[in-house]
Amino acid sequence: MEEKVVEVRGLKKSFGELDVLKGVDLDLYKGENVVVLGKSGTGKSVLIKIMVGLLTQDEGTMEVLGQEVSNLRTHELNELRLQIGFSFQASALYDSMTVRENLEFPLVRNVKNLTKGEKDKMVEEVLESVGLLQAINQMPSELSGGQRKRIGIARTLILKPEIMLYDEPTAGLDPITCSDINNLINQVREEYNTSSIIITHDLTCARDTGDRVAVLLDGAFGAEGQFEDVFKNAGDERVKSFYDYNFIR
Ligand SMILES: Nc1ncnc2c1ncn2[C@@H]1O[C@H](COP(=O)(O)OP(=O)(O)OP(=O)(O)O)[C@@H](O)[C@H]1O
Repeated sequence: MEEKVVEVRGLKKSFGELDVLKGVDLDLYKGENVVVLGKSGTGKSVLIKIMVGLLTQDEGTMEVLGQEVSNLRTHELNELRLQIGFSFQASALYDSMTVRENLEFPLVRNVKNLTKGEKDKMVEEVLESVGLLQAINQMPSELSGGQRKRIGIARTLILKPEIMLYDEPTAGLDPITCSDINNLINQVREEYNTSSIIITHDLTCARDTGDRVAVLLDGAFGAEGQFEDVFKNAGDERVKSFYDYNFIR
């Protein structure tokens, strides 16, 4: 039996009159990449925020690593968040710090009693994983958008999370760099045995990284499965148009 790391059932969330999530079900298994697609404003970020306890659902359950997130006390939530690496859309590096200092930052905040040697080793290892060891002493402003994205992913990975959440990992990048990032997402899964949720509008990214894709339509997942099955045999016009209006590389 495969181990489930996330189980979402009947999740509902409204803001006043606006019903955003109307009964979302989702499973994520150990070592799996699931891509969440959906038009702007369909509630992808709201779903992720409930997953990390930044918002609370109105109804339904959100179990992450066997725990109902909405029941957790603050210190339990903080523990859980250490298991979840959140790679933001803007890679959110500190511009005034070198790459090394950016990567040390989560270690200093979250791991006690590390020696300088241990810190150096962890920073170097993770930079090696994302192929940017040579950038260790550079400032973020000296790096390309794709390189900054890699460093952002490295900074998330340094705490060795169980689950990775990628928010639009390829947004604003050229097609070749997108392809590099897609490869990196797959490589991270192999190397770190992470389970990932990848939020994207980029269908090439969805095809190349997703074991499964799930399309959020009108507050619930309207189509779910392997990329080819979801899009090539789409019965739902909304899913079909999502494909037709995207340029697939
Ligand atoms: N804290 C909040 N208070 C009120 N409304 C909110 C809040 N958070 C999100 N919403 C609303 O919920 C809806 C879904 O927002 P969300 O950010 O999840 O969309 P999204 O699918 O992630 O969009 P995008 O692809 O553009 O990032 C939007 O209409 C948004 O205005």
